[in-house]
Amino acid sequence: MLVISQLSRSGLAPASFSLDYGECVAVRGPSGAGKSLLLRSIVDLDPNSGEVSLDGVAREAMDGPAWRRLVGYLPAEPGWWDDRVGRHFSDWATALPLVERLGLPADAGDWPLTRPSTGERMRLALVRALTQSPKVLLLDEPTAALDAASVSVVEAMIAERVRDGLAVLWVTHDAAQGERVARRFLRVEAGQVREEAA
Ligand SMILES: Nc1ncnc2c1ncn2[C@@H]1O[C@H](COP(=O)(O)OP(=O)(O)OP(=O)(O)O)[C@@H](O)[C@H]1O
Repeated sequence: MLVISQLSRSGLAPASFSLDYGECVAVRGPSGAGKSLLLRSIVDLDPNSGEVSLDGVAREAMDGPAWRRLVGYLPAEPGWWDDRVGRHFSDWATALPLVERLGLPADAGDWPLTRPSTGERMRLALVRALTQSPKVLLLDEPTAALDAASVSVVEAMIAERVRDGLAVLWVTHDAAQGERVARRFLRVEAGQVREEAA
């Protein structure tokens, strides 16, 4: 279980909630409310205060890379650092079934990074996040740039992982998507995070 206690940073009031394994919680709220700040604070990308623990182990007990292997994060604009798509994956062969299920060709690993479209980058970044086998996955509008067919595949893929025990926080502006993917909801408004009824 991921437990967050009084987590805060500039732009985010102290937030406390927990997330169980096998649970997907939708995070909703207006643009600029602090949803991305919340996710970034959980993965410890910016200075923040408060307590975050996984299975009773404090985040501070491990180094940043170890924490981010357990708590994966798919930003709204994923970062890339090499000139070929495949070099961003520790093992392209492991990624391939997910890549193909998401409608990308097997040779996408050889693509220069200048080639993938916004939606293709998002799907590739999702595969990268999933193949790292996190225990918790934080998704920031993962389907914003995708067509309806790809949205369905992503939702199905995440639902399978959740059934297998993955814990997910899913930021979405799409009310219908929130209802499809989650039973529990967090609302972020002006930096305040609270539980919200469905
Ligand atoms: N590093 C920063 N320092 C100060 N303020 C920031 C920083 N990063 C973002 N902000 C501000 O904090 C507020 C919340 O930003 P955030 O990106 O979390 O919004 P959001 O809820 O994810 O919005 P959207 O739905 O548009 O993605 C915004 O007003 C933003 O300008």
